[in-house]
Amino acid sequence: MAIKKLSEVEISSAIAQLAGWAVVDHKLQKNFKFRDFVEAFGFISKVAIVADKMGHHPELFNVYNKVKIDLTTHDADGISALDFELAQKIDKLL
Ligand SMILES: C[C@H](O)[C@H](O)[C@H]1CNC2=NC(N)=NC(=O)C2=N1
Repeated sequence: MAIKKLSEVEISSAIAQLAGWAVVDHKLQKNFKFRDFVEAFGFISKVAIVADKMGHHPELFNVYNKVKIDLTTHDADGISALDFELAQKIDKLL
């Protein structure tokens, strides 16, 4: 597979360009909080559309008004540039 896993140095410099994202258990993670379940699920739906268009899929976790997103690239066995591209697109949905 062509997509490559980023090095720790590459991840540190890319993460510095983002707000609220951190590496947790080798995945790019961010926690979001909304007014209620409907707002949270609306956000999840938008994320799903953007992700599927990219052909790159997040791990989505929802409890009522909270959403946790983990990004990793299975094909690269780690965090790749695709995860940062998706993170930026997700932040633009807010
Ligand atoms: C064949 C298909 O395009 C690939 O398996 C894609 C689909 N979505 C994916 N999503 C994520 N997060 N990582 C992948 O490696 C990945 N691979």
